[in-house]
Amino acid sequence: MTRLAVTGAGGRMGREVIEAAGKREDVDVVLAVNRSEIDSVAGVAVDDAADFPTLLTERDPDVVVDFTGPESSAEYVSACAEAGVAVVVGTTGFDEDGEAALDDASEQIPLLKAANFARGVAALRQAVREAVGALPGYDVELMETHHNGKRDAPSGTANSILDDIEDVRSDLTHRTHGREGDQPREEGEIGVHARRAGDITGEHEVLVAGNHELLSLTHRAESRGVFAEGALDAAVWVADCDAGRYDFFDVIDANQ
Ligand SMILES: NC(=O)C1=CN([C@@H]2O[C@H](COP(=O)(O)OP(=O)(O)OC[C@H]3O[C@@H](n4cnc5c(N)ncnc54)[C@H](OP(=O)(O)O)[C@@H]3O)[C@@H](O)[C@H]2O)C=CC1
Ligand SMILES: O=C(O)C1=N[C@H](C(=O)O)C[C@H](O)C1
Repeated sequence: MTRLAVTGAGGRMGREVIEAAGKREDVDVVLAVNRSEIDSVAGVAVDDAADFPTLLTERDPDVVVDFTGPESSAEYVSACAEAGVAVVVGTTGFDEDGEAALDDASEQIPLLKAANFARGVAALRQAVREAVGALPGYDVELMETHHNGKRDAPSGTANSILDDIEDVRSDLTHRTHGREGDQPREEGEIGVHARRAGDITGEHEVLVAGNHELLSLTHRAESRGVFAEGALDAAVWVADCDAGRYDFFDVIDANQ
């Protein structure tokens, strides 16, 4: 049984993780914290986030699951490093300094970060690599669509896919975020489009077009449950790892 702590317990993902954990036999939520005061989520008592470092020592979880914001996530990760507790980071929107802080922490604890815990997105990323590699010279555009409460744009998943595309296609050198006015497509650009509306869970589409044809690869998350289950699989897996930095592909590889 993996003993879990959940940060951002009152957030969209924090709630989903606690609810999903309650239905599994392999995890037990021993600590949940939130910045704003809330009593409980799915029967799990929620403590004040300000007490997190002390509660980490008292409740002794094996692993922390964090879906919050980049600043708070960096603080939670630093407390985990101090206490020697593994962490799964699902939070997106880190800047370079934030990423460097995660790298530093991973020298002391196992740290697994992924912008998307859906297995379908892992498959999409592999398919995109193959498609853009097989179609040299074709134009590539990415579009992502999320709920109206999402803060960061483009999404963390979109940025990972863009990194994959640039890795395979060295001729694609810059990202153009939206277009307006007299702005024809340039050599070497990847168009990037972010839409925010309603309560859409998350969609990512990559278009590859040229030579009188168009290939479209799309992933659509139908519920946040898919992210929660993937994050819990990651938590169970990383709890037994040595200090270091891991991603969701490591979990998928280990389960194959
Ligand atoms: N990797 C993946 O598969 C997925 C990643 N995400 C990412 O997870 C993150 C959270 O998303 P979501 O759950 O929708 O967001 P919400 O806004 O619904 O929840 C955010 C949570 O973080 C807490 N929080 C925010 N800022 C702070 C802070 N400075 N200090 C302490 N707590 C803070 C909030 O507490 P309070 O309510 O008190 O402000 C809240 O509990 C985002 O970065 C999102 O992109 C989302 C889905 C899937
Ligand atoms: O904020 C969200 O909701 C999501 N965020 C992640 C991201 O930024 O890629 C993953 C998913 O698309 C949902």
